[in-house]
Amino acid sequence: MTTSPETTTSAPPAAAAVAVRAERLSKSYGAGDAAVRPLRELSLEIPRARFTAIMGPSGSGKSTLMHVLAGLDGPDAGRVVVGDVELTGLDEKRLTEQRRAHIGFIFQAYNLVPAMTAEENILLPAKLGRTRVDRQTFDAVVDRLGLRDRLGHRPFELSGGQQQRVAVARALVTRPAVIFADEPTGNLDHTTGAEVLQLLRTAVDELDQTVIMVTHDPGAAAVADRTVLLDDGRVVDALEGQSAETLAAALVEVGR
Ligand SMILES: Nc1ncnc2c1ncn2[C@@H]1O[C@H](COP(=O)(O)OP(=O)(O)OP(=O)(O)O)[C@@H](O)[C@H]1O
Repeated sequence: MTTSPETTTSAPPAAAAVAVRAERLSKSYGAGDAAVRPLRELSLEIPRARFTAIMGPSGSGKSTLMHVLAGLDGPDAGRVVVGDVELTGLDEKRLTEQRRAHIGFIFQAYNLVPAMTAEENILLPAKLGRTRVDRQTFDAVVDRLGLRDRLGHRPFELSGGQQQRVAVARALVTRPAVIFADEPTGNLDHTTGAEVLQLLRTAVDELDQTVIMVTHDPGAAAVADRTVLLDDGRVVDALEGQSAETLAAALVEVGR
């Protein structure tokens, strides 16, 4: 009996199981000898409702990848699909709508509005996207992040770590389908860093959100379900649910 090719090849994951799909992404800066290529035909699938960490040596393209996946920067070539919408090719207006409706960001430059209080900053994306923030969610996030007594302060009155926590709260309160976090614990003490990771974990486990987090810390990556390793603009490995020690060892290997 002959079998059709469809039954002999393994089926790709169902579209609904993939939150973000990157296909052959390329990006370069500069030209000639000075050209840098942070993304080199990089392809990646981020599963839905799971916590994915991205690690790799400095300069391997992690932040560039996050910006491109989140639709904040365009690739030179390749496609990005978030949910069932291809971001690459959308005009700026539709891209902004997609980001507001489905994506949350926690980036290294916190991008807080200086003239607004912490509370106003946290609620800004919801206001812009005309989405309602559930009071219970707001209270839970603010209390978990220890921001209750800082809500009336402006960013310049907050420490770096407090500003980072405001940025984390801002990304969480609208419950976006996909959260991109670039070093979300980078500026935080161990206890607050652990709270942030726990909030991201809860977002995945209890609210079915998808989290994609860049980190240099194997301990933080160990909280994720899966860690993707980048080197020189490419995916070189993906590890499922590993310990901090295993991830640290894998990272050393990549850096060799
Ligand atoms: N706007 C830019 N203009 C020129 N070069 C850039 C720009 N953004 C990034 N690069 C270069 O692209 C490469 C990848 O940078 P990227 O920030 O994505 O790496 P990374 O893995 O996040 O690094 P790190 O871990 O140090 O934050 C680096 O060599 C960087 O200098």
